Amino acid sequence: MKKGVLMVNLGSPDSPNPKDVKKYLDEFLMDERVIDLPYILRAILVKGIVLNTRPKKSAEAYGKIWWDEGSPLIVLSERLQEKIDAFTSVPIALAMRYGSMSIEEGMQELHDKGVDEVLLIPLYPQFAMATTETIQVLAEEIRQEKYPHMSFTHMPPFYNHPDYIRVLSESIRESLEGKDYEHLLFSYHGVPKRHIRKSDITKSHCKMDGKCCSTPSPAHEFCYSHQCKEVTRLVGEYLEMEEGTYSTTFQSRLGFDPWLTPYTDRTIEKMGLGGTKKMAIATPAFVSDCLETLEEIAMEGEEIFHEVGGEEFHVIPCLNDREDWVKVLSRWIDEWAMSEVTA
Ligand SMILES: C=CC1=C(C)c2cc3[nH]c(cc4nc(cc5[nH]c(cc1n2)c(C)c5CCC(=O)O)C(CCC(=O)O)=C4C)c(C)c3C=C
Ligand SMILES: [Fe+2]
Ligand SMILES: [Fe+2]
Repeated sequence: MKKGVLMVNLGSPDSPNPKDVKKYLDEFLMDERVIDLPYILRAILVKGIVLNTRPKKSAEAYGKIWWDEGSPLIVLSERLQEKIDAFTSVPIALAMRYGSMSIEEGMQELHDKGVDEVLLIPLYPQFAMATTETIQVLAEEIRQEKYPHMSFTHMPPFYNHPDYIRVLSESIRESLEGKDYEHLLFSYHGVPKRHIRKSDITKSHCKMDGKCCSTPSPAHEFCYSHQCKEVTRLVGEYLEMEEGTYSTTFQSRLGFDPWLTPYTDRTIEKMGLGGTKKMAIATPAFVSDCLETLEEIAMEGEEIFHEVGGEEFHVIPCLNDREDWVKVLSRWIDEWAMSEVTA
């Protein structure tokens, strides 16, 4: 058996042009684990409404953050892969769940290198139906159909892994060194509350009452809300932050369903109106900077804060291709590659 790794991130459009953005959003939003409506309703909503309006607005946003080399999310994921490649002898393929660089191409690349035992790493610290699960399901479908001789080991979400908490905390410490701030916001990508309930394996734990996420339960293995709050708690503990000087919010809501609260944009506004002059913001649902961090937080978020009297808005970069993060991922991969028994 030859071992290899498939790292998977979300993906981006091929360019910031509305046509490419529309194609990408079509694939993304028609995923039943992202917009979890029955097919007909999803098609009416996505193809009939969202794709007629959203691509233009999204394309403008992508245009503001696009790099000469391409999408920041893709370029940063490639840099991460290249650096890990230099640290480990295990073949590493990089794929995206949507758009170019498909999971199928990634599996073919590993297949061509003779790999038949694959460690699948969704590049998300927390589990969500719309991230980890959709990657695992699609990869498994492709495996069954095209590469039945291959086997997968699924890397679990690493939100509470001490190595991850350490590099994330150190990245925050470094980024804020010498900077003054009154409050540190941990802003995570939101999901509809319904998604959290759907993923509750106990079917009885998740109450969205502000307490369930801190009450021990097997449901937490698949609870995005719990896992986000745990990251905040563990980083706060690691950095010995004072209670009340940091908090969790959720960004990027879409549509009219109730999503996880409190919302990032409203919290930034409230803080500015409440007299906070200097704030910092970290985005630990993303391992690579992307549209949601570079535009929604660093541009829109800062604008909101300044409009309501805020003065300093410090945005902490994602882990991207930081040396300590590369080393941690490489070590996890090597440990798996050296283990004899795989799931
Ligand atoms: C970090 C995890 C993510 C979750 C959970 C997630 C859920 C989710 N997202 C949408 C809709 C959109 N997301 C968009 C961009 C986007 N989303 C994530 C990550 C998560 N999404 C990333 C990393 C990005 C940026 C991609 C990039 O190219 O940089 C977009 C497109 C942009 C826009 O128009 O706002 C949409 C739309 C839903 C409905 C959802 C549901 C659970
Ligand atoms: Fe998203
Ligand atoms: Fe909960």
